[in-house]
Formats: sequence, structure tokens, C-alpha cells
Amino acid sequence: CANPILRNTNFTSSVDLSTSLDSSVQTRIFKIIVIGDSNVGKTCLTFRFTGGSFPEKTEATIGVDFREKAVEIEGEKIKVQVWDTAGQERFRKSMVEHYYRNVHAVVFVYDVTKMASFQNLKTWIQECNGHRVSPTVPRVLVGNKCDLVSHIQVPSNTALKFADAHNMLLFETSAKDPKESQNVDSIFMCLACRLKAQKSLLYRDVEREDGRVRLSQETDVNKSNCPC
Ligand SMILES: Nc1nc2c(ncn2[C@@H]2O[C@H](COP(=O)(O)OP(=O)(O)OP(=O)(O)O)[C@@H](O)[C@H]2O)c(=O)[nH]1
Ligand SMILES: [Mg+2]
Repeated sequence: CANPILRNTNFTSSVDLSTSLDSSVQTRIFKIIVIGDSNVGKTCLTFRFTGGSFPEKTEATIGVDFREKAVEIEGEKIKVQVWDTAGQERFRKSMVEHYYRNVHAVVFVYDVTKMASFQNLKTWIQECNGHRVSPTVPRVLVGNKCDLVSHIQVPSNTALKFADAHNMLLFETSAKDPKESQNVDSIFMCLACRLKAQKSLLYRDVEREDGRVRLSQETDVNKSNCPC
């Protein structure tokens, strides 16, 4: 691997995309990045979606961990490739360009028990915009750690206003609470569903780079028929 801090800790399936591309050229891969302050629970959320459980112990993500989950939407098999990014500046600075390159959707995460993580969303959105991510790339907002009911600092209506102002859907959930697992799944499934509806997201300019695959995209949100 050319970059020593690009780690692959895929839990559910092989992430050898060059192999999967050869054997199944028709499988679309949706790259979804998960962004936000350190400690908000990005790793736990992505683990919950791809692995179906809450990790007992996590360490600060270094660079990126990417995980995949194969899903089926309206009869089409799709690979959701989730990029669990590092929240700490020192662990992410050399990777930022990779995060945003050819991204299909963005998940912004804050911690409902930590107001600073909500206030910092502005900075994360600025970073995203600064990397020429098209406004047609769907974005969602996730307030995590809702199980810590007595510690909530970010009121739902404040978060909702912010989400509306930035044209994002809001999910308030918990990676920890097993009763919320469907809600966590729906974050990623909703995005996959929207991306699937963007019929022009095709297999163009497939390139290989460091063993990974890049897909370029043309999008037309007006054609979206996503139920959410
Ligand atoms: N109570 C509760 N704790 C959570 C939840 N999600 C994550 N945590 C805890 O929050 C801490 C940080 O979780 P991570 O998923 O590692 O945070 P991160 O956003 O990936 O952090 P970086 O990798 O440094 O960017 C860990 O101690 C988790 O156990 C949740 O939904 N509820
Ligand atoms: Mg992490």
C-alpha cells in the first residue's frame, strides 16, 4: 500500500475491489464518507451498519478504515463502501484529498451529548465544500449517542433547523443501543436508495489506484425517487 496510514479493517466482506470488479463488473459501488469530530462515534456507527454490533472497544481512527456491506435494493446488488474517517487532525491531514475524491454521499456526525461537536459541523461542511463536492452529492446529519438521555446537550429542534438550513436529513440515533440498529441501517440505506435512483451513476472511468477502484459520476437529483 502506497500510503501507510490507509488501513483496511473490513469486517464483513473482502474489500479487494479489483477482484470484485473482474468477477462482477455490474456491481455498483457507492462510496459514502463519514465525517465529524473525534469521539462522536463514527467508527461505532459504521461498525454497527457493516458488522451488526457495537464494538466493545475502539481506538481513534488513523487515516481511514473502510468497510463494505453488500445490499440489495429493488433487485440490484450494490456494494456500500463506507469510509470511516479520522476525526483527529493529526490522523487525517494526509488523507483528506482521498476522503473526498469521487465521493457519492456524505454523513456528518455529531455527539448529542457534546455541544462543541455540533458547533464544529460548520467547519466540517466548509471542508467538504472546499473539496469541490458537488451540491448534488447527498448529505445527511447524524446525532449519535441518544442512549445517554440525561446528558443530551443538543436539542432536537436546534439540530433540525441546522439540517434544514443545509438541506440535509437528520437522524438522531445510537450506535450502542441495539434497539436503534435499524435506525442506523436506515442512514446508509436511505443514501444508497437515493444513489440508486440517480440512474446516471454508472460505471464510467473505472480506474485502479493502489488496488482500489474509482468511479466517476454524473448525477441528476431530479430523477431521484427515494422514499426518504
Ligand atoms: N453511549 C454511547 N457511546 C458511544 C456511542 N457511539 C460511540 N460511543 C463511544 O464513544 C467513544 C468514541 O467512539 P468512536 O466510534 O471510536 O469515535 P470516532 O468518531 O470514530 O472517533 P475518531 O476515530 O477519533 O474520529 C467510544 O468510547 C465509544 O464506545 C453511542 O451511541 N452511545
Ligand atoms: Mg473512529
